[in-house]
Formats: sequence, structure tokens, C-alpha cells
Amino acid sequence: MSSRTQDRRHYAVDLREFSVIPMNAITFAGVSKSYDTVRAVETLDLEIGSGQAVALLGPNGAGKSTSIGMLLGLVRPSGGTVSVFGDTPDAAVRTGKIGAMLQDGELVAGLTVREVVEFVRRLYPEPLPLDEVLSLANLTSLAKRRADRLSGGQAQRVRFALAIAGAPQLLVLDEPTSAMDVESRRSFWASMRAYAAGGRTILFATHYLEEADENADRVIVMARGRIVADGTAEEIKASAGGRTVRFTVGDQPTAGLEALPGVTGIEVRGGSAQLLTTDPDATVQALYASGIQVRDLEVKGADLEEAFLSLTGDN
Ligand SMILES: Nc1ncnc2c1ncn2[C@@H]1O[C@H](COP(=O)(O)OP(=O)(O)OP(=O)(O)O)[C@@H](O)[C@H]1O
Repeated sequence: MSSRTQDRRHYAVDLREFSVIPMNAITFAGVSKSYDTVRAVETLDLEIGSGQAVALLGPNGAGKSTSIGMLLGLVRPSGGTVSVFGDTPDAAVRTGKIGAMLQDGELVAGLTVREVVEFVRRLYPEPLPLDEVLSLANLTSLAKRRADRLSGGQAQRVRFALAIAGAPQLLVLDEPTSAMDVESRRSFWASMRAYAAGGRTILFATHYLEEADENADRVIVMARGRIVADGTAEEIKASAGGRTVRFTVGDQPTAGLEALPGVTGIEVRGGSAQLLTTDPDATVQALYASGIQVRDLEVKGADLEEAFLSLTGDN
């Protein structure tokens, strides 16, 4: 075989491998983190494919920020390895593959919005065009304003602009809308979706369940350092009790409702009862057979809030 044929074969094999094995954007393999006696993250195994928008949802202290810190190379894991597009977090940050918007971060005093964004853009090898960054972050009309004289929501938009300035393939946002009012939040998520539309990967931590529901393809719920659920918002709702059955019960005794088939939770207040159930048909049949006089019966999907509380054990 000539060396030329050998070269060509080698090339063909490489190409095939490249197309068959899609690279994960994020891999956590057996990752844990302890701060002295506090076990912030238990053994975490997680793969996030390229192009997904993923919400990391969980109550205070669940381990979200610690996981994000490890992803960005800011926190060293106590065990396991984190990789980003096959690289270490440090290398991925250095080469501009990750952009991040963290919970705080002062904006440079005395510079305009345009100057701050331009300054950061220039740190990256292949940044987005300045006008595109300003437009994506909804900052075009604020470009000449001083960055240290903005409202909380406007300052968050500048932080978002800085996070996308280097055209990162992975954008990581830690509770990005915590200081925003409803309107700012809506416009922020529109910007985020516009950025994600180019096949980029987004990971964001949030306490707001409706944000996860509306903006993520996949929702990962963490509690006490562990993943307690992982799926679409719909799957998570279904896995945590599925449906609610509501009805008016008046002042009749309600003992025994919790024992009806499928029921995983019950709340009785002001003459109305609400049952969380995995099997609404069986629950309703048994309810009618129980002798309780049921009025205004209604069955609907549990919302993500109920699912979340049930999964994290915070109810
Ligand atoms: N630098 C630190 N030193 C000691 N303990 C820490 C440190 N950072 C976090 N922890 C602890 O680790 C646990 C996980 O915290 P982490 O901030 O990762 O959770 P979180 O889900 O991001 O919470 P929040 O939503 O409140 O930001 C908590 O018990 C927290 O008190």
C-alpha cells in the first residue's frame, strides 16, 4: 500500500469518528465538592449535549452555584472530572468557548456601555460584532450611557452582553434575572433565546419555575447536592405526582382522602380539597365510591411548582 493510500484511509476513519460521536457540551463524571464539613455536591454524573437549553433548578443551598463554579474552573472539585467540549474548564474559558454571567460582578466605573462591551470583546479571538452584541442584549439605545449609572435590570443586560461578547458556544447564567422586574425578565429571555437560536448551548440556574418551564428544553432539579429529577418540564411534572384533583368538600370530614389510590399529597382549605395524584382515574372513582358528597370536581395537570416542591421535599 502506498503511503498516500494509507494517509487517505486514516483521514476517512477520522472523519467517520467525528460524525458518529457527537461531542457533549458539558460532562460531569463522578464530580463531588465538599467545603470542610459541608457536602455541597454529591457524586454528580451529567451529560449535556450541544445545542440544548438546560435549566438547573433547586432551592437555596442545593449546589447549583457550586456546580456552575466547577464548570467555569472557579471551584476545584473534591473528586471526579468536569469537561467542556472535551477540554478542561480552564482551557474552555481561556479559548472563549464558555461565556458566563454570574450573580454579581461590578461594571467598570466611568466607561460607557459601548466602551465596556468593546473592551471585553477585544479579549476574545473571534468576538461577535459590537453592534450585534448591543442589539442582542437590547442595549443599542443605551450604548452611550455610563455603565455604572444604570438600573439593576439594565446592568444585568450589560452583564449578558459581556457574557456573549466572545461568541461562546456555551453560555452559563447563574440566576440571571434575580434583580429584574417582570418586563425586564421577559425581554431578557427573548435575548437569551435569540442567542441560543444559533445552536449554542445554554445552562442557567434559577429559582423561578416558570422560567425553567418556558425557556429550557431540559430541566435538571437539584436538592441537597444531588440531582433529584432530570427531563423536560412535562416529564418532571408527570414524575412528581402528575395531576391534581380539586373539588368542593364543604364541612364534611376528609379523613381517608390521603389513602385513595394514586394520591401522593393532599391539601384541604376553606371547604375545598386538592389531591395530587399519579392516577386520576382511580382516584376519582374511589372518591365517588367513598360516600363523600363531591361538587365542582376538576382534574388538571400539576404545575411545575407543585412538582418541584414534591421532588425537593420542601413542602
Ligand atoms: N465557599 C463556601 N464555603 C463553605 N460552604 C459553602 C461555600 N459555597 C457554598 N457553600 C455551601 O454549599 C452548599 C451549596 O451551596 P450553593 O451556593 O452551591 O447552592 P445553590 O443551589 O447555588 O444555592 P442558592 O440558590 O442559594 O445560590 C450550601 O450548603 C452552602 O452553604
